[in-house]
Amino acid sequence: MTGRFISFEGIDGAGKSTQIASIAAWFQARGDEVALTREPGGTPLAEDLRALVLNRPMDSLTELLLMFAARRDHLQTLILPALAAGKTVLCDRFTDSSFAYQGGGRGLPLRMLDPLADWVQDGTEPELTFWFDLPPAMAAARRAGAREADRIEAQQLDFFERARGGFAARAEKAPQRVVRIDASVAPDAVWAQVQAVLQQRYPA
Ligand SMILES: Nc1ncnc2c1ncn2[C@@H]1O[C@H](COP(=O)(O)OP(=O)(O)O)[C@@H](O)[C@H]1O
Ligand SMILES: Cc1cn([C@H]2C[C@H](O)[C@@H](COP(=O)(O)OP(=O)(O)O)O2)c(=O)[nH]c1=O
Repeated sequence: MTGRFISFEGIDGAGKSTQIASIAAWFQARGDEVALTREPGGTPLAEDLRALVLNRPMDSLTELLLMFAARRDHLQTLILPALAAGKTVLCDRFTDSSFAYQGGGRGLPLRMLDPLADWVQDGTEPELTFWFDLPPAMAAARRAGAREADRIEAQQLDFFERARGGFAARAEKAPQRVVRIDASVAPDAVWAQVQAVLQQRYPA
């Protein structure tokens, strides 16, 4: 039996973490066994890589390679076994974040990103991706009230503008997979949009 693989994307402060809890509860109420995980991270090795990549200074290509190294371990150790066991895997960020942040934000070319995604994923792709989209200034205001910035979150608005453009490009390339959610509205109004997509994609 093969489970479902669903990812959640958007710039920092979009409200992903806030919504994912409700989404996990929605699937659990249907009787699904849910594996809730995140990138970079999700396994002991990938969480170690996360701590390095979010805190240690490094060049953009090293950052990209560590993101994909963490992803490879996450896929092999957690995501693929969970899917094989029939679980619903909910992943807070996946490869679209590399295209948005290392591609859009840092400016690395698709000729570097595309082959890495091919090798590392080896055909495994989320069946559905929620893209929580909002203006970067609004996301920055939310973050300011919520937490201390890590190395990537400390980037300026123009970085997040480019990252947002990266997500938009990914959505345009895969319109069946990526669903854009207007994340600029209140949490219950975001949830209403998410729930409508879930009900339509996964009817009772
Ligand atoms: N729709 C919303 N409107 C206003 N504030 C929100 C909304 N969703 C989340 N927040 C707040 O914004 C901050 C960042 O939200 P979070 O869910 O951690 O974002 P992310 O996981 O996308 O970085 C938190 O303080 C959260 O309470
Ligand atoms: C998965 C991934 C994340 N990132 C970045 C986006 C975020 O700034 C950071 C960690 O993501 P996230 O877990 O969403 O941060 P937080 O828990 O603080 O909301 O890593 C990349 O730059 N590339 C990637 O491939």
